[in-house]
Amino acid sequence: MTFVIKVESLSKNFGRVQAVKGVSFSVEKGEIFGIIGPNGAGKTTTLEMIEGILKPDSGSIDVLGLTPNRQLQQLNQQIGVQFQSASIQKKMKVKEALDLFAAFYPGEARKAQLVEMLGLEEKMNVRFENLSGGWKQRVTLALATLHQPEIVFLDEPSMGLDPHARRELWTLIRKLRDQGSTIVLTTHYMEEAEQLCDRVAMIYSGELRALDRPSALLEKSGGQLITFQSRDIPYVKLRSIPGVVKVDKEDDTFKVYSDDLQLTSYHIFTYCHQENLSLMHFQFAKGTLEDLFVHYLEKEEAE
Ligand SMILES: Nc1ncnc2c1ncn2[C@@H]1O[C@H](COP(=O)(O)OP(=O)(O)OP(=O)(O)O)[C@@H](O)[C@H]1O
Repeated sequence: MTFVIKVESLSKNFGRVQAVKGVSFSVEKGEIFGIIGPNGAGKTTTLEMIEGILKPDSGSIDVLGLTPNRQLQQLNQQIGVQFQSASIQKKMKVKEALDLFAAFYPGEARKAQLVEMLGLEEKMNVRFENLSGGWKQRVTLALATLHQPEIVFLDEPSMGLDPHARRELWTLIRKLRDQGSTIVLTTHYMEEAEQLCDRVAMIYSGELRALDRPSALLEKSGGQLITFQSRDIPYVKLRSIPGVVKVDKEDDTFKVYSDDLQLTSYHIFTYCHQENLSLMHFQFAKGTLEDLFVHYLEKEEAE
């Protein structure tokens, strides 16, 4: 297994705020690696230290054999960082932005290839300010990858995009990966992490809480639940049933999270039978990363 990034015991404070606290992980060549967590978790700070923009207070970072904040120039030839849309001149046309960035690199062939892959041809003469959010993301993705970087860094790439544009962006990111780039992105959209990322590092309060494939995280964490509809069962009763970790209720629909599905099901059915209560559409369901995330956060608040 080849690692392109290795981060060890990374920490960063801003005054009294401990933004990142002793985080360690590695990124494998060719994967789409997600850094996930809620607002203020420390995702951007972690990413910017790896990109060499911020200097860590302690810990070490190795990106393609380089130390980012000390060898930034060499690093920048091998990595691509997606700019925020706001940092591109509003009046600049797509073609002009591509030409400007391409002038930094010997990348003419790559420009044509990217224009085709990202479907930019029809927008070449449109000014940046007149592009929709989805198109702006395509252009900034092209600008970040003109020089065929080994690693592409994307900070919240689908922020503000509608679901359709988000899915299109995922397809483009997968294409970039298939062409040989490693992708590191941050997101707070759990669906994005599940659908797009090969592995995720879950960060909050500046600490690494989980690191694995999204599916493995769900399996390990008992991210399984029972769903059913009932008008009769009291919410409080469900909370007290053996194995139950959490109960969500919306109208008549219950979601019961359990660390022992069989035991919990048995007790729910026994209770309904004894009390003569009705229960409909009972089924086992797979939890999402979102559920898992909420579960972690609630556990933390309770401690
Ligand atoms: N330049 C800074 N000066 C002071 N505090 C900062 C600075 N940058 C980040 N922080 C603080 O560090 C913590 C982590 O912020 P960071 O931006 O890394 O989180 P994030 O997970 O990327 O969240 P978001 O999605 O909201 O950007 C937050 O408490 C934030 O307020």
